[in-house]
Amino acid sequence: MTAQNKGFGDDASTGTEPLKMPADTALSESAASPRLRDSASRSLASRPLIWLAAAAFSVVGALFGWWVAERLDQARTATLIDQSTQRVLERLDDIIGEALDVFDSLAARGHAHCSEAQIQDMRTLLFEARYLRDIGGVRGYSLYCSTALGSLEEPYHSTAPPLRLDGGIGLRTDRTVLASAKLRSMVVERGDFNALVDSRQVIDLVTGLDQAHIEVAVASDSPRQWLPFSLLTRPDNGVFRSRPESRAQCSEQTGICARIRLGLSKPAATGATHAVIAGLGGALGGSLFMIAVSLWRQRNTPERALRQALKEGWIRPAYQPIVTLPGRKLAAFEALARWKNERGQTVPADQFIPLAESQGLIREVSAVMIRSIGEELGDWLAAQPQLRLTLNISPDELSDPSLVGQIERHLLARGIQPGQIVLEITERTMLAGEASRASIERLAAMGLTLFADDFGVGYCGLAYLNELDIHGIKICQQLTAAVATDSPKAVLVPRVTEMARELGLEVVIEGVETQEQRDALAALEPVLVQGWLFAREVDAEQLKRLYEDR
Ligand SMILES: Nc1nc2c(ncn2[C@@H]2O[C@@H]3COP(=O)(O)O[C@H]4[C@@H](O)[C@H](n5cnc6c(=O)[nH]c(N)nc65)O[C@@H]4COP(=O)(O)O[C@H]3[C@H]2O)c(=O)[nH]1
Repeated sequence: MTAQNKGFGDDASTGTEPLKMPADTALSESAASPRLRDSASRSLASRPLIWLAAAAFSVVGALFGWWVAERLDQARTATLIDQSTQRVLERLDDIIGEALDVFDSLAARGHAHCSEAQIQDMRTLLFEARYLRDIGGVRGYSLYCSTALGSLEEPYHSTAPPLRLDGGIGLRTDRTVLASAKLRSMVVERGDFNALVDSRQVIDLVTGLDQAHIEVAVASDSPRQWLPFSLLTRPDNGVFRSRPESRAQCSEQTGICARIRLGLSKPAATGATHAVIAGLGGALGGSLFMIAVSLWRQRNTPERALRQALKEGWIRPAYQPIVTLPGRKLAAFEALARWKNERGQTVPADQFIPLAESQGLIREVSAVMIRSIGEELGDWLAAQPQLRLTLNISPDELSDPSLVGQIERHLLARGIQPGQIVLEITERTMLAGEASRASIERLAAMGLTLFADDFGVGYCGLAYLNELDIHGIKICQQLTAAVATDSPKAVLVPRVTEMARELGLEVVIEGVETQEQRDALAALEPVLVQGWLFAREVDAEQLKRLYEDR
């Protein structure tokens, strides 16, 4: 048998090595043990990263906002173009219709072309007209008379009209006329007559659109030749922003088509609207991200992680041997809660037990511990009546009636003797008043063994403990750490041990880590010790093997 599998084989006097657990099976805290918060929210990004991500989301939100603003603007513009084009087309129909009616009336009256009588008829009809500004008499492409100019001495010669509709109707757009150099006019011609219309009658129908340019064409032409309806608003560089070809509308009545195109530059208001919506999008993106982070963080609070660990069975008992000196024989073992997270890392008890206590989850931890211990060691321990099992009891649990029920159901019912079960209660709990005193008495009356845990950290004297139904003390690691040092506290462990014995209290010395400490404790033998010098915590199967190989 090797020094190792001799288990707790003797001490320095025999030169045996301390018990060492294989690295892959030892359950002790390792250097890689994660902090509890790491375990709870392991991938929680650092703050600068979060801010960076929030900024990225803001940028994405702003771009999205800009895109939405652009879409909204395009949709609004398309609607305005459609409505304006419709109005323009209806007005052109009305104008052409009115001009043709006037031409028909003049022809029907039968006066000589450009005679005084005809010019008078023209003036009367003009007065009654809604859209027409001037009516003239033409022959070919030459003007001979008009309501504004009267009878011309010399005819005014022109060229063929650029738009030819069915029925011999000619259309000219953006004409400067003899009657006024300022006015841009549209001219409707047929047969011996023409009529002038102020372009504003049509242009003014386009509302809500900046830099709108109306163009007209003949529906039956292929390809259509689009003529600007008014040069007044044409963009300087002739470049257009909108592609309205598909938005052209044509009249069945006159066979004329109209479309509206927009200049390249957008009004400043559009840019401002875009900036506001993009800003809102950015703020929304950033806020949504931060809300998501905060929700995610809430989901990953240590408390939530602990609840999940309890539910998933990630909290399990580990067992640290308590051995005799001399001899290093297994006399007892302390059950210590261990939380092995999804990544197989072990979260030590001193990190999550205080959390469980503060969150009211400690009873659930104990329930899990006692049930698991019963399942994996209950029958075995019942067959080893000389071995003791030590359980940690938190202040809240002392008066908890379910604790007794669980001990009975999972441990005593399997045949473990009550005296084999040691409940470690902290000094602080013992001092908590009458209620704890009564609970201690009740547990002692059941035959359970009660120890004051971490004796020496604090508060009460041995004499006080002796008044309670306490069977022993576990001397805390802080006192043990002073053993075999120059510290004045070095004498405390021997003194406390002797005094406890005088009062009939058992003693376990916890936290023995060095050979020097072990040597110094030789004077107190026989004594029970616990510490990494002898063994770290192991799982149930390893514990059984250690006991059987002793
Ligand atoms: N430095 C050093 N440490 C040593 C040495 N030998 C043992 N230890 C550690 O000392 C602690 C002994 O448990 P404790 O004093 O009852 O202190 C326990 C106990 O108060 C509490 N605890 C552990 N398990 C449970 C449990 O199931 N229920 C309750 N209520 N409390 C528990 O958490 C405390 C810390 O437990 P652990 O982190 O497991 O830490 C354990 C153990 O790993 C050593 O030589 N050197």
